[in-house]
Amino acid sequence: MGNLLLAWAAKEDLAALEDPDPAELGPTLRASKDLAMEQVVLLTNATSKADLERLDLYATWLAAESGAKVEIAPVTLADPSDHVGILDTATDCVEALQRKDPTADLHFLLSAGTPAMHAVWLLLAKSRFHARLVKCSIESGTTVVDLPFEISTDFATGLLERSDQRLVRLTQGLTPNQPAFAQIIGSSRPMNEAIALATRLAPRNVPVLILGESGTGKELFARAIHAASRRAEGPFLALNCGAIPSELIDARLFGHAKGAFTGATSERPGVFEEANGGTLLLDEIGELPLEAQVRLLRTLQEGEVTRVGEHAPREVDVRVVAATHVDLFEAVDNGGFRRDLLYRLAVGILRLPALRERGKDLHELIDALFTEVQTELNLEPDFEPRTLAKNARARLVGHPWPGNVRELRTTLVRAAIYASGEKITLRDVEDSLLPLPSSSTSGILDRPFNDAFDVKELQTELRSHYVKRALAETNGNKSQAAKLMNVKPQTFQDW
Ligand SMILES: Nc1ncnc2c1ncn2[C@@H]1O[C@H](COP(=O)(O)OP(=O)(O)OP(=O)(O)O)[C@@H](O)[C@H]1O
Repeated sequence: MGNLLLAWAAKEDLAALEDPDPAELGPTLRASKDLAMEQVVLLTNATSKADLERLDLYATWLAAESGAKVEIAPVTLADPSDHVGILDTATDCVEALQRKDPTADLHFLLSAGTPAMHAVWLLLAKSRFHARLVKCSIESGTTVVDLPFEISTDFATGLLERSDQRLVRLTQGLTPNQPAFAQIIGSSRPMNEAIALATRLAPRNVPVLILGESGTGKELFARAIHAASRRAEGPFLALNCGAIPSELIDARLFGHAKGAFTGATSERPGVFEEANGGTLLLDEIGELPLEAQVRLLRTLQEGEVTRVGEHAPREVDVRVVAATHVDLFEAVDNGGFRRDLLYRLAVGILRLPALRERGKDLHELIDALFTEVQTELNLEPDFEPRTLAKNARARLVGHPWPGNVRELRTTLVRAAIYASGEKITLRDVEDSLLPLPSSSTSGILDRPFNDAFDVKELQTELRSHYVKRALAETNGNKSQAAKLMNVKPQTFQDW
């Protein structure tokens, strides 16, 4: 509930309490007032009675001046410059607070404590927790620090590469360009990152959560991860959790005994048993009912399943890859998905980019899928292979593809079938394109004039769409992207 500030108790804070100048607030009180904190947690490694008494006095003053609820969190920290010790204590403290109040808006104060403490706040806010970083000084007041990067996507690949010697050993013997990933088309920066991360995750026997819009290749990646793992010889099974009636979910996952329910005329193993020794893709995991989530968690923890209608558990050895197009982290906040299950599944997290974020990949995909589709259709009687007219290709390149690669592929199949001449024409392509959903960016010209209409927001949406496209097209090079958009580099940077 509400804004929560975590701060290391600083000398400057205690000094402010004793300063006769009423304008001298110290960083914690200043930030608490400016950002209307409802709760402040002061971390301290003070041990002496005198220090703790002073801190108590400070906490009472802070609460009175800011209106926030103030709590002192004593921690054991042998050395305030030891990053590892600080990381462990700060993580424990934030986790404990989150357990008490999962909806709190976390803020970490950068202006109090040692440089090692600042570094740890930064690391935590950019990786493990969703938190804002706050800085304050007498000169510039309180500011929320905006750092436009994500450790998981921008650095994780590099970090894994450097630090994981064990992984290097495991991947030895596997060629650097994993054949398992060869059929995944795309060399844009986001795609290269996804493939690099998947290649590194594949040999580890850990669950992987694949996030991405429909048709972005989640199943394709799951199969490649399986093929590049030590389980490649074992089975690969995919189960769409959203396509099974809720009363049959348990039986499908864990199997059932004969007569366990109406219609169970014989005993049957579930997908966990069928995938034993291999990999199980649980697609649309967000659709799994809460009760089934509890049983899935138990299976993952204990490595055994109990068939419906039986009592004795059976051991299973299955690597689970889960996939979803919904924001599971938001689903957790809304109570639709269990947090403990999410943490269990999301050991490796793979985010697949939407096609519109993949820049030049679209050209590669059109060429490769066009050839693939023609080869497949060529097996049918009376099919004549065709070429793609230039303006038809340009039309495909200009489309926003809300259904991603799957939609592109099926559009190419339709166009190849509709075409009657030697070439697939612009008209054939237009006839093959599905109508765009009204919420997509291209519907930007047709928004109704209602309470939600906000022309400024539309401008921002449009701009951000082109900024993303320009960055994807230039592999993240901002000055080239600025040139593409015909704006000054500084303007582009500001956007
Ligand atoms: N990068 C890619 N290279 C080649 N083909 C791709 C790529 N991405 C997706 N495809 C193809 O697009 C189609 C859809 O892919 P896939 O089924 O893996 O998507 P998905 O994300 O699992 O979709 P959904 O969420 O709807 O289940 C498949 O035919 C797949 O082979």
